[in-house]
Amino acid sequence: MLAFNPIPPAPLPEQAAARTWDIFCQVIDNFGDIGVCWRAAADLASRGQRVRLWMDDASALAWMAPRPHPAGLSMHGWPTQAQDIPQAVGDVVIEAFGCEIPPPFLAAIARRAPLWINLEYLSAEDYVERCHRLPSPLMSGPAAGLTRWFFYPGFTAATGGLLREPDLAARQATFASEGRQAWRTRHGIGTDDCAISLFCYEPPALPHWLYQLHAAPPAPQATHLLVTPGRAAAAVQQAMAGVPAADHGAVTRHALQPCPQPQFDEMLWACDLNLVRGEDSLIRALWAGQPLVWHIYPQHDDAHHDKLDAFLDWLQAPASLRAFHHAWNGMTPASTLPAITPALLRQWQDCALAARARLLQQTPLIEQLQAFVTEKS
Ligand SMILES: Cc1cn([C@H]2C[C@H](O)[C@@H](COP(=O)(O)OP(=O)(O)O[C@H]3O[C@@H](C)[C@H](O)[C@@H](O)[C@H]3O)O2)c(=O)[nH]c1=O
Repeated sequence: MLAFNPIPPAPLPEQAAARTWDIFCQVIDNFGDIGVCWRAAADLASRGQRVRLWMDDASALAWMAPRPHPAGLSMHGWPTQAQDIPQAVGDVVIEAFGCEIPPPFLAAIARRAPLWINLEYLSAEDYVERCHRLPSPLMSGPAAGLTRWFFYPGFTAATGGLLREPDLAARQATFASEGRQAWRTRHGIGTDDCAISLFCYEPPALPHWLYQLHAAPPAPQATHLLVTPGRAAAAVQQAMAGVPAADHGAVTRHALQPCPQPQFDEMLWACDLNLVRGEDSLIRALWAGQPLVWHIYPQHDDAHHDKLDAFLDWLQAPASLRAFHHAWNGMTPASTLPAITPALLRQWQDCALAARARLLQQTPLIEQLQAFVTEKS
């Protein structure tokens, strides 16, 4: 199938001053809030920082967080009571995705006046460059008089960049040379087979796509669909009703178990096409350098349509990849989905590799955060 191109190893960044970081995470739904916060916290800890992760729902970390947890990272419940507040608030406070820090902690923040950062959602839209690093003075409430800074992850040099751990390139290179083939063999996937991972919500075009995939599988050899647990698995189960029983054997379906983030990453590195969703798995699919399709988190006012198009523009997606995204995300009829073929996947991989090469020019998010803290402290 397609050649796997690992990211070249990057030099480790210089160790920055050790600070204490309080990161706040409220889980709205799904796994992205906690997934991004955990990766950020673990990345900081691996760079010698002390991190306290405050969460209103840590349940997903039972399967998502690798063991042992990194030294320097501690996990805490949502601090709503005075006795929950640590003696000293950290040097840096990060509220993820505009979450609301409970009043007793706000009062402690007001006394300590740490550097206070609101880490925002990822988008390729223009406003990100405009709003990145803007101050927002607080006019009322327990922390009135303090300033909160907006920090936007993003795809261009004028944004905060993306999460990319210092050891990611080395892990990927090792997996490419020693682990990928074994991973596929373990899952019954041959070298020339086509392996497609599926992590999605309920894509409107899923029934049509499954019908199409089973009617005309892309590989000269076998095709495998690796379905993640939860919403993707439920959606597939329902949509398979539309696939004629005689075609069911054309694609081998694998029901994956929930796994820790590093193993999730390896799954993306092992596949020939990754259908991902949300925020964190999109970034991981970009680092994987394999063809990818994004099921964007749907918003009621369809604001995600512009967000998707901004991403496709940045990606310099070829027409077939744009058409697939638009149908996959319900912006055009399912019947406009291009059929997946080996030639199409080669084209999409060229696009993915070029995008990854551009991203590798960026300074990673955590390094940018550390530089920002040094600058403002
Ligand atoms: C299936 C699976 C996922 N994961 C992890 C990878 C990611 O860190 C996380 C999934 O997060 P995402 O890819 O962002 O998709 P998501 O849909 O779960 O999260 C979304 O939540 C919404 C509330 C936000 O508004 C969205 O922007 C997005 O973050 O789960 C594993 O570690 N192992 C697994 O087996």
